[in-house]
Amino acid sequence: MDDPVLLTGAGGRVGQAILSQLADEYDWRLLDREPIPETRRHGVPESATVVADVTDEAAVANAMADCGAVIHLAGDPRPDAPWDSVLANNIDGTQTVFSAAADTGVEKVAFASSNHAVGAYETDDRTPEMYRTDDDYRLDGTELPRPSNLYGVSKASGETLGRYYHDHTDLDVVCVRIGNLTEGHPPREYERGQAMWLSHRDCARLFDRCLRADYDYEIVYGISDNDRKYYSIERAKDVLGYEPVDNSAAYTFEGEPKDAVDGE
Ligand SMILES: NC(=O)C1=CN([C@@H]2O[C@H](COP(=O)(O)OP(=O)(O)OC[C@H]3O[C@@H](n4cnc5c(N)ncnc54)[C@H](O)[C@@H]3O)[C@@H](O)[C@H]2O)C=CC1
Ligand SMILES: O=C1O[C@H](COP(=O)(O)O)[C@@H](O)[C@H](O)[C@H]1O
Repeated sequence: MDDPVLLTGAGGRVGQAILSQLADEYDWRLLDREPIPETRRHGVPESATVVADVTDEAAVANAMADCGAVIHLAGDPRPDAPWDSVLANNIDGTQTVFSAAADTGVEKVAFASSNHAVGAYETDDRTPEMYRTDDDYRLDGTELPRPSNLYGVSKASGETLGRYYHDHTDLDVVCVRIGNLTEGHPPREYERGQAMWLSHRDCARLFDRCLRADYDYEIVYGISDNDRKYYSIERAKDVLGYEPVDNSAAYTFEGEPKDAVDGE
């Protein structure tokens, strides 16, 4: 991707995982409703940042001018977020981003969806076994949404907005159902979180592929190559060329690297 890339929600956790490793790889434009301090811009100049809400149509369209791609992360990430917040920040904001991308000639949008778009597959009769290594239950991205909460509904809505804009405009769209991003180690003492762990470096590797690969409309899971898993990453590997390097099995249940524990 030679053209500039707009990263919305750049100041947040996922944005930082991406920027901290890919700052030098692209001509970034950063958008966030909060000013992004220099320490979180990773060398991207302040002149390439926009402080704006993603529901602001004019500001979003301006920020996207000349961009070839968008990574859309901005939104309310709380699984227990109330409806008024997800309606404005996640659904309205995502529609604004897709619409502006289609209008301004952006080629592709990578949309940050979530495990919570499909959280209700985790039924009482499947859990906790499905979180474990020896269970072969897999979601692969072809299943219908089954949201765990209203936040998950907003993410399923974003995926459908992406489908709509892909089918009716020239936009290519990949929806990444992100698992649980943590830095340095998988979520501690949390089976479900360890099954859907996305390390910082795999997060950057995956979104890098979202910018470089050719696709039409895709839904993929965004997790590391964990031994424990109930999300297939085959589609992300096949279509995007995703090559994860981390695995929560390399850590103890408490989150310590096993090689460090073994070496004691
Ligand atoms: N962190 C995780 O493990 C996961 C994150 N996601 C999704 O990834 C995206 C980013 O999540 P995080 O980085 O964890 O959240 P975060 O809260 O750390 O970052 C979100 C960023 O978006 C900005 N923002 C929020 N609403 C905005 C609006 N209306 N206009 C402009 N900027 C706005 C915030 O100021 C913040 O900098 C979210 O869409 C979230 O739903 C999905 C699954 C897992
Ligand atoms: O979508 C998201 O999912 C992760 C994992 O969910 P959790 O219910 O296991 O915490 C969450 O940490 C993140 O904030 C959210 O945006």
